[in-house]
Amino acid sequence: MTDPKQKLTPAEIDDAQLGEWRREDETLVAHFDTGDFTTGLEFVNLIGDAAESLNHHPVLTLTYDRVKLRLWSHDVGGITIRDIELAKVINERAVQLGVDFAR
Ligand SMILES: C[C@H](O)[C@H](O)[C@H]1CNC2=NC(N)=NC(=O)C2=N1
Repeated sequence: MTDPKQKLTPAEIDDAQLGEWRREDETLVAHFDTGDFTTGLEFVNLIGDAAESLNHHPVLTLTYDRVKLRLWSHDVGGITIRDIELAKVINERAVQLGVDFAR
């Protein structure tokens, strides 16, 4: 079991196969094209539910056609398995809504 307080290496993060999430400094960033504000709001609410159940929260920006997300483990100042797990759930919710990564 991976230590939830252990920062992951770039290779470990890349091996997680998160799609178009990218490392930016010590955070994970992804932009999703929601197409419209209502879908974005629905997506944000699904993400919020996941964050609350995992007790691990993203920084997110909701605009009329995009949801932009930044994940990191605040307590260790970097990317841990907790961020990978949340990113995977976010990807699942995106599929559920038919939302894709922004090009
Ligand atoms: C007290 C509470 O469990 C902590 O503050 C949680 C809340 N959500 C969190 N979210 C993130 N991204 N990192 C944290 O370290 C974190 N800690």
